[in-house]
Amino acid sequence: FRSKLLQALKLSPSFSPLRRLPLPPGSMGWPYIGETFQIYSKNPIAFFSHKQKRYGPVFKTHMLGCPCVMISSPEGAKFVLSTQAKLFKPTFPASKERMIGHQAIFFQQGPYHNLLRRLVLRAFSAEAIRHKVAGVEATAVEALRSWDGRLINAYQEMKSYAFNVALVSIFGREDIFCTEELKQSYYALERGYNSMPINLPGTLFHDAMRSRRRLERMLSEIIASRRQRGAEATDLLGSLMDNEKSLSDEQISDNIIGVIFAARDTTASVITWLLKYLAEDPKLLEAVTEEQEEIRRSKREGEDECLTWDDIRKMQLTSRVFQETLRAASILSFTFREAVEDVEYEGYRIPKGWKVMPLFRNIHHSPDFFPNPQKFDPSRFEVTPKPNTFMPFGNGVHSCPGNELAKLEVLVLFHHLTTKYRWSLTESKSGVQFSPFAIPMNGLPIRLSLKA
Ligand code: HEM
Repeated sequence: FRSKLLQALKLSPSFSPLRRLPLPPGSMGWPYIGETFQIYSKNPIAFFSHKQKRYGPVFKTHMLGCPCVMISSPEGAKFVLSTQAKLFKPTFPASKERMIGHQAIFFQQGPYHNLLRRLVLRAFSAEAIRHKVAGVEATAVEALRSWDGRLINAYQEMKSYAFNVALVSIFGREDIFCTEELKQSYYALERGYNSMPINLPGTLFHDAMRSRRRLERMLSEIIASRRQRGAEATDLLGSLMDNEKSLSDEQISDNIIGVIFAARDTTASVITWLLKYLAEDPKLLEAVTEEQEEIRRSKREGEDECLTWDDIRKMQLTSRVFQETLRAASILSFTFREAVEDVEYEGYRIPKGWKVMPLFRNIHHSPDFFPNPQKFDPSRFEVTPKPNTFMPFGNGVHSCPGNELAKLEVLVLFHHLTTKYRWSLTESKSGVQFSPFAIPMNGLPIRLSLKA
């Protein structure tokens, strides 16, 4: 009908009634390279704030070969990620999609995405996660024991902890007969995530793709063994296997690799920031320790010593410290979408094919929503933030299904950490590094040991 109408009006199929609208303000930089250099050579945070001050909450730029519109208002983020999500599809570099697997949840829209989301949420909802407390606690206790008395790179060690928690929540505690091999293959795959996509022997990308095939073979064996025993939806693997649509091994593998990818660096960077913020604020650390000591004192010797879901829910102050860390560090400064057609927003045209980036960090650091935003102040979360102003886990159809697990693994770790261990920062140098998530400089080397 549209093409007939266009013919009748003698308009070209590329005609869009929105053409009359102006593009958002902003500058596109140099031909092709755009402003990529300014964004990546400087601190991207400074770049976004500078642009927002100059042009307001909607502005255009050009980076990595793509024209982009950046949006730094809560309403704009909601428009793109939630209310008009169908007009904006998720978009990733093709090489990343190849490494994670084309059928993983991140890259989907429509019915297949809905199915995956239901299955992933079934495994990671609060209702499912409450049964994972013991598994996460055993992983945390083991990790802390291995760091005792050592100088560690906090970020690297927290990546290892987050990986082990991800395995517990994906496979339960029995299926992982090849943990070490799985780990080595995943780590090799990860080394290629941000490499140049050149698939020639000797390149990081080539090694990563080879490791991915190895990983896929291991996952197929695990799936086959689970199939023999009968899959139950008590963990992610069970949930992906036990559903009316019978996902293929490839679909299951892509989503397992995808979940590890989503779970690992994110949680590790947040824990690393938390270690830093608490070490820099002895009074706050004391208050958190007291909250955790009280939970410990309330337990009887022996069986009751393990943490329960009720204990987790009592960790109110520690939860607020976690929330404030998510806000202050804003480890995901922004996310990417792509306009699937010309879209009108606030009187501007966002052309089809342009990238659209909601800027989480700018919203989290706006004094309009978080007074004195540079101050680390968990008490601000005693009051619920205004709608769409606090989005560390995104918003809408692609928002993070792993938020409950992330919170659980942080709270459990800090329970044991504050009640039994002490840690100190060993570098005076402060600053932020992008890896690609924001992390403290040099991954935050710390010394950790049992309390006397
Ligand atoms: C503190 C740690 C974490 C943070 C800050 C975080 C943040 C986010 C954000 C902002 C998104 C949305 C991205 C977008 O809209 O483009 C997202 C998506 C996602 N996250 Fe997380 N995440 C964390 C931990 C986890 C964990 C532990 C898991 C796994 C259990 C997980 C699994 C996922 C998945 C599968 C998606 C994609 C959902 C979809 O496309 O429908 N995340 N995460």
